[in-house]
Amino acid sequence: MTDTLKIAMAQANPKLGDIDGNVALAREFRQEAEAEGADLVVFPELFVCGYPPEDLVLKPSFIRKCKAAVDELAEMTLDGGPAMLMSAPVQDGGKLYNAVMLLEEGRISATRYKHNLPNYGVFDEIRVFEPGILPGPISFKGVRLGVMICEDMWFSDVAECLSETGAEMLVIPNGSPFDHGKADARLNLAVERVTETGLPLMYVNQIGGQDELVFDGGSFVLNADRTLPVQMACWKEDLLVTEWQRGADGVWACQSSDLKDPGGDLERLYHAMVLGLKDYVEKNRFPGVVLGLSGGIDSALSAAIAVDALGADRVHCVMMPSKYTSQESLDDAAECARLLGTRLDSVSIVPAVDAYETMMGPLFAGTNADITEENIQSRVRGVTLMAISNKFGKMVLTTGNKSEMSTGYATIYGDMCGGYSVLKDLYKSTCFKVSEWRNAHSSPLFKGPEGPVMPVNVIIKPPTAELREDQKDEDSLPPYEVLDKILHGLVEEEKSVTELIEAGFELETVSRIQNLLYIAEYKRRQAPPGVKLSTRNFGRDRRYPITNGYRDKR
Ligand SMILES: Nc1ncnc2c1ncn2[C@@H]1O[C@H](COP(=O)(O)OP(=O)(O)OC[C@H]2O[C@@H]([n+]3cccc(C(=O)O)c3)[C@H](O)[C@@H]2O)[C@@H](O)[C@H]1O
Ligand SMILES: Nc1ncnc2c1ncn2[C@@H]1O[C@H](COP(=O)(O)OP(=O)(O)OP(=O)(O)O)[C@@H](O)[C@H]1O
Ligand SMILES: NC(=O)CC[C@H](N)C(=O)O
Repeated sequence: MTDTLKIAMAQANPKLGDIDGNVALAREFRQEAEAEGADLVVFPELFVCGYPPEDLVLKPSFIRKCKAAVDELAEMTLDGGPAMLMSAPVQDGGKLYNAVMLLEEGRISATRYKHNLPNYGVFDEIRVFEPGILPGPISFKGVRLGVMICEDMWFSDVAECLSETGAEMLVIPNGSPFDHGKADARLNLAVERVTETGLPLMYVNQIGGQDELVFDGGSFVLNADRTLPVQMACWKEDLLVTEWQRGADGVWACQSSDLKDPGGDLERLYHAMVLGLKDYVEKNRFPGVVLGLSGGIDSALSAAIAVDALGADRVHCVMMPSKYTSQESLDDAAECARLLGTRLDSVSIVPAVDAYETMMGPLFAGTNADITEENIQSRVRGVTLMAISNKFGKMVLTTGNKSEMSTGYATIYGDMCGGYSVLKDLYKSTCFKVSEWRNAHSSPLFKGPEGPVMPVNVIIKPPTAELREDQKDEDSLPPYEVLDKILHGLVEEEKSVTELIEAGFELETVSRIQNLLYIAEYKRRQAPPGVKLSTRNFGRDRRYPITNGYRDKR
């Protein structure tokens, strides 16, 4: 039995499904941990295959490949270097489990299964995994480690069982995706488990983007006295070797001291979008992104995020003026591209719009110009961007925000066209705040310039789609401060129309917004994915029917 341990926290970024790549990454982390004298390296949840693997785990060959990878990693530990707490899907008795294994001395010396399977919001684990029985501790160098997996920390039962069966510390591999309130929620739950059990706790989370999810890392350690000796940085891969000592009272304490600032709310939102986009582009092997830069705030903010994620040389901006495009928009787009250092091309859509007018003339004879002609402009821009994408390989970045996605204020197959939509879960009023934050701040993790990246005029001028003369967003929608509060009530809080009226909003406005929200469901189902930032993203968090006769009345 030992009274000291060195445990490495591997806050790593696996690529989902790239089992060989993840094994190689584990090897690198372990080598670094070995150089620092670690006894044990703790990896995040399902590290071997990446999290969440979704229905990939239903493929028997995938599970066999995971098993072979775990065997390979176990064999690695024959070299006398650090042991590993490694997570992978495991088939046992015809059932599939979300498992964590201790790999030491060339073998799998212990296996434990996740007991609480999350099955809400973005999580679907009951669909693919069986819940494990309540676990007992794993003995490592004579120390009884209370190992539990992610959601197991969100309830008392597993920690209680581990403590009653002699665990000396709680060690938790996680695949916990970001939302704006998640860091506080995790820490509060960890404090609860420490308070209930009197045991110290190590929380190891992954980082990186996976489709709509982004994992922020932010791994930490809590001592039994509820102090926080270790808080790892968010948004970047890191390995931290922590030193542990058993006290005279038998209680283990982390001796290391390393506290990184997790950042404020706007900072976190911005980082989440940068990392979500970066990993989507890089893990899907795009050389970069192309987007329409209109001189408006949404495309300017999307471009800034793209530059911070990928670097200016991988971001291609295109201004596509029509006869309604103002000189102000042309100037703002040019200044934005200059501040960001990106390429900006100009492709006029006038010839294509005129061609449509000629083509459709006979069929539309006798009708008035309306939304049809407005949408043609948006669709011509979509075709233009897709052509550039096809020719040069860069992915089209879509620029719609959550207010627009909620109300259908975007043209399907027009400005909704593209591969990834970075503002999709950010209400317009927050877009303004995040833009101001980025103009005043930077980070060593950003690849863009340090100073302001968007012209101030882009942030302060009234939003317009410029699809007809003198158009303003507020002609069609309530002011964004009002709209976004109503939407937050309807989407995030599932409030009734009556509750919103009691909160001071007008019946007519709330009913109209509710209707827009419901009838835009078909657009959202066909929209590109985008990074989840809220507790209720339009993706897996909120699954509403398209055909929906329900309308909440006062
Ligand atoms: N339930 C359903 N299932 C399947 N398809 C359905 C459908 N309901 C309508 N549709 C189809 O959708 C069409 C209507 O949708 P769509 O063609 O998009 O047209 P629509 O939603 O009528 O108009 C687009 C709106 O977005 C605004 N916009 C456009 C571009 C940029 C911006 C901006 O500021 O960012 C705003 C524009 O001012 C306008 O208010 C229908 O003609 C029909 O074909
Ligand atoms: N003139 C244009 N040149 C290039 N892209 C354009 C142009 N007009 C629209 N787009 C593309 O279509 C998207 C939606 O258009 P829209 O003008 O409504 O949004 P925005 O200008 O980004 O922001 P805002 O909603 O504040 O005006 C833009 O973000 C942009 O990608
Ligand atoms: N992987 C998991 O079990 C994640 C669920 C957990 N509630 C979280 O978001 O942190």
